[in-house]
Amino acid sequence: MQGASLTVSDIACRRGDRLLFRGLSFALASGGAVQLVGANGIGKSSLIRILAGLMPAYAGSVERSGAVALLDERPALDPHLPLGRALAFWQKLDGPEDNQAARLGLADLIDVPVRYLSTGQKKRAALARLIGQRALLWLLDEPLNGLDSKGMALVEELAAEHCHGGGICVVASHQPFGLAGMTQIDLKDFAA
Ligand SMILES: Nc1ncnc2c1ncn2[C@@H]1O[C@H](COP(=O)(O)OP(=O)(O)OP(=O)(O)O)[C@@H](O)[C@H]1O
Repeated sequence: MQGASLTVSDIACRRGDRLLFRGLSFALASGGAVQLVGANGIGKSSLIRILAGLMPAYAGSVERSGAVALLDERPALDPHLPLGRALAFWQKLDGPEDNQAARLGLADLIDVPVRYLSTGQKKRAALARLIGQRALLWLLDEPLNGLDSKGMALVEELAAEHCHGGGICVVASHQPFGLAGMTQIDLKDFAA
């Protein structure tokens, strides 16, 4: 993978009538990673949504090079379909690349309707979809939530592989996230 970049210039975020943060700038190149930290409600998920292009920044600009893949608490998998078919739906759009479902421990679950999956299993399924997207920019909102310790270690491993392959990771997490070279941004430093 070549050419991933994410440049955030002097952005502010407003939700409703509240300015959450302002004056935030950072830049990531291919292989770069940053962890967003800060108290509940400070604006981590809002920032992830701005970076994903799902909502505009109140001020400033975001420039991206490379496709974006977003992982949050809403897996875009049809709850009524068996997991295998729900993932296959996306593979038709994303391409036939290996989504690493077996590595994610999903091999025995392909006949189980998505709505019956446990919290951690749903997170693993969402990760399979994320990997299948082959996007350069990974935006991960609380990617460790709901996972057991092996699952958490696997997410860190996948993120390291992604960066090693030239991708970028932005991780919003309350939990420590082990990734070599990852910097941290505490949104309280930019609170409005
Ligand atoms: N659609 C909305 N309209 C108005 N306010 C909103 C909206 N969505 C979120 N907010 C508010 O924006 C603030 C930031 O929310 P956000 O989810 O970005 O925080 P967070 O740092 O990710 O929190 P947490 O650590 O709890 O996940 C909160 O006060 C929230 O109530």
